[in-house]
Amino acid sequence: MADRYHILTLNNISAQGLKRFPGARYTVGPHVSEPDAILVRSYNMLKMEIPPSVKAIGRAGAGTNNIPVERMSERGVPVFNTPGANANAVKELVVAGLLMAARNLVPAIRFTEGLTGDETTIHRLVEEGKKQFAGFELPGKTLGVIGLGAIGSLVADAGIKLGMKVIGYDPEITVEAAWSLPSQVRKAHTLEELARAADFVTVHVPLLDMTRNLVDHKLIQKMKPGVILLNFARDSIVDIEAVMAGLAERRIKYFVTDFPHPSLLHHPAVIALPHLGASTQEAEDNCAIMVVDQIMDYLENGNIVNSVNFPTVVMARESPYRIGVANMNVPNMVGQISTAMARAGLNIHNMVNKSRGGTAYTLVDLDSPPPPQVIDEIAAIPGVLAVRYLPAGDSRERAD
Ligand SMILES: NC(=O)C1=CN([C@@H]2O[C@H](COP(=O)(O)OP(=O)(O)OC[C@H]3O[C@@H](n4cnc5c(N)ncnc54)[C@H](O)[C@@H]3O)[C@@H](O)[C@H]2O)C=CC1
Ligand SMILES: O=C(O)CCC(=O)C(=O)O
Repeated sequence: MADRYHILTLNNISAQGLKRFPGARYTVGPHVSEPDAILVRSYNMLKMEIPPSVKAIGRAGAGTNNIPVERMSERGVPVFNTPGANANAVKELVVAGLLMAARNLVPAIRFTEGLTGDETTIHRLVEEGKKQFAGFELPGKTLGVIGLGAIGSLVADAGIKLGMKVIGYDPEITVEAAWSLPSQVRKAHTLEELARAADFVTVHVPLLDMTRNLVDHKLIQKMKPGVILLNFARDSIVDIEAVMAGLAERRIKYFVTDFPHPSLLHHPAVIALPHLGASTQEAEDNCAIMVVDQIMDYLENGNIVNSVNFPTVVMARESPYRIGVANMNVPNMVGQISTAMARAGLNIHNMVNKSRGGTAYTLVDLDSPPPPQVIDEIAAIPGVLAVRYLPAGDSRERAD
């Protein structure tokens, strides 16, 4: 139970989100000590000492590869993200990437910026020079989309609307994403099938052990000569050495990336952006609003929505006396938790228990306030990772 919640921000989080924390109950900022929760965007938390006071981490965005998710699971701390909240922003930048590459816009702009002379001279240089930047149009070209989640499915849809053929690969596509895909999107059964078919290959998978170097030398060698490769997902998903080799032999015409790498920074066929995918006012507001609401609901009610390491657990309040327990997903946890409550004479009003992988989460509403020793008893059960008493706003007393 907290009288006042403390929220540490590790990056700039949109004020549209932060202002949702009621000032009377929340202290929020970059210098907060003993935080109950941390809000983050791309700040690298992997080597950070995370204070024991932390009960939740909220990523205002999609990727959680900058957060020690496994370490947090072991501590019973859910990590939240905001699926889809910045997907449109990334999709628009991918469309810009397709056009920048197809129309040679970056070298063309560099050329124009280098011109000097009077109006007549510039006119002549423009008309003489433009032929070197002649490009091609998108309709009829094939766009290969690797990963058809929130972003990939919007990119696929945009490709179809631009008149492109679209081939997509995602062996774990969700039913929701599959429904949102235009029927014209062709399913690739393997990455190689997609690589062989596509004039553009764009990557939209999370960075996981399994996706590290997903686009490697072998896959690039299967791509069409002159392919345009786009990476708006994460740097390590695409093997940079392999890209350099692909650029050197001109198999890759352009590499468009949101993750600049020192060895490719000034390469004429690399269009590098400073991780701009989600940098729109709209996306920043959407992500912040979503993550703040999720964190508040978890801190105050124990509900879990959009966690990457915990099951979704939402229970409407029917009693003001609630306990939330994070535990290892092993047999007889619910039995031991409810026995501890019964021993203290507590009647369970409502209860939900769900698991995800090695982690489980239990919410229990009681008919009367729990004595503090029950919380301690539950915390001492082997396999219990974290326990919180979550009384409703005006019921913060415990039975002693
Ligand atoms: N450049 C930027 O600013 C941004 C980058 N991102 C990156 O984009 C990634 C994707 O974002 P969302 O689409 O929102 O996530 P999402 O979770 O909605 O979609 C990811 C999709 O990738 C699929 N997938 C996973 N492993 C795969 C594999 N080996 N092969 C093919 N598909 C695979 C999943 O099944 C899922 O459908 C994020 O994890 C993040 O790293 C996200 C937002 C902004
Ligand atoms: O917050 C940002 O600007 C980065 C967004 C991002 O990469 C993500 O949501 O995965």
